[in-house]
Amino acid sequence: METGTAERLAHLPQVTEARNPGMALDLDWVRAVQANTSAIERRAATLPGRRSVKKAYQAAWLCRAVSCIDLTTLAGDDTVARVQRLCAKARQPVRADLLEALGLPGLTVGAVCVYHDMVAPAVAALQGSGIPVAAVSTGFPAGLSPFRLRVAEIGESVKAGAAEIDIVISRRHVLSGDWQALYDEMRAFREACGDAHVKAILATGELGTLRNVARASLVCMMAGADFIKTSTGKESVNATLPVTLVMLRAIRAYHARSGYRVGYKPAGGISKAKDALTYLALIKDELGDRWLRPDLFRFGASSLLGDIERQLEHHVTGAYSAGYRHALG
Ligand SMILES: O=C[C@H](O)COP(=O)(O)O
Repeated sequence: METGTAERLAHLPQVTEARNPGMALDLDWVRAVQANTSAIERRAATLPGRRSVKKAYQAAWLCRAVSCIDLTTLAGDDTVARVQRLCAKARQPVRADLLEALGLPGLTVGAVCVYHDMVAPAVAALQGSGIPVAAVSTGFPAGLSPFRLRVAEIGESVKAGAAEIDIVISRRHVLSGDWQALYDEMRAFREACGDAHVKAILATGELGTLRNVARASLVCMMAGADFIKTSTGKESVNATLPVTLVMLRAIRAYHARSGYRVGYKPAGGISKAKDALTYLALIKDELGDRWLRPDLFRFGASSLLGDIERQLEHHVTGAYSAGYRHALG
C-alpha cells in the first residue's frame, strides 16, 4: 500500500462528490453482465495474505478506517442513553492522548447509523460535530412492509434530521429478474430522500449468485443510489470479499459509463482491524485513492472501532503489549 502518514490524513482535502442522478434503465447492459464465480472466489481468497500495510503506516491507515466507519447500533433494545453514548464515541472515537500522539485531535467517525426512532436523539447528541446521522429505512431489515409505508418512512427520517438513508431493496425483484421493478422501487426511494444521500442495501447474502449481485448493483446505481451497501448485518451471510470485488467492479463500470462515482459500504460482521485494512487495500486496488474517503467509502460496523482502538494503542504506546506481558506475570 502507498505510504501515508497521520499528517497527510489530517490534511485531506474536504471533497464532496456530486450526487448520482442515475440514468435510464439499460436492460441490455444488465442482462449482459457476467460474473465468473470461481475466478472471483480464487482472487478473494488470496487477498488477506497478498497485500500488507507496512507497520510504520498501519496507524495512519487505521485512522483512515475510523474516519470511514458508520458507527452503528441496530438493536431492538436500543435506548436514548445507548445512542447518546454511541454519539459521544463517534465524536471522539479514540482516546484523546492517542489522538494527540497521532496528530489527529479532530478525528471522528464517518456517521452514526440507527433506526428511525433513534434519529432525533442522535441528531441532538451530534449537534455541532458535523457528523451525519444515517437512518436504516424502508422496513429494514426485510423490506416487506407496504410500499407506501416504506416510502413514508424515508420522509419521516429525513424530517427527523437524517442526512443519509440506508434503504433495503426487495430481494424478490432480483431473484425473479424483474429489473424494471427494482429500478422503479429504487427511483421512488431516491425521490423520497430529497437532499439526503441514499445507500442501497442489496442484502447480498440473499441474492443467490454473484451475477445477481452485479446486476442488482448496476440497476440501483442506474436508479440513482449514491452508495451501494452489501448487507443489513442481519442476514446469515453479510459482507464478504468476493461480493466486495463484484460490487467494486460494478461501481467502476458505472463510473466509466456515467462519469459518476458511487460509494461503497460493506456492512455486517466486520469487527477486526486487520479485516478493515484488507478492505481498504482492495478499494485502493480496484477503484483508487479517491474512493478511500468517507464521502465514497464506509464500513457499516458496530464493533470494529473497539478493535481498531486496541491496535492503535498498541502502535502508539506499546502499552497494550506491555500490559499483556504484565498480566502474564
Ligand atoms: O449496517 C451495519 C450493520 O448492521 C452492522 O453489523 P455488525 O453489528 O455485524 O457490525
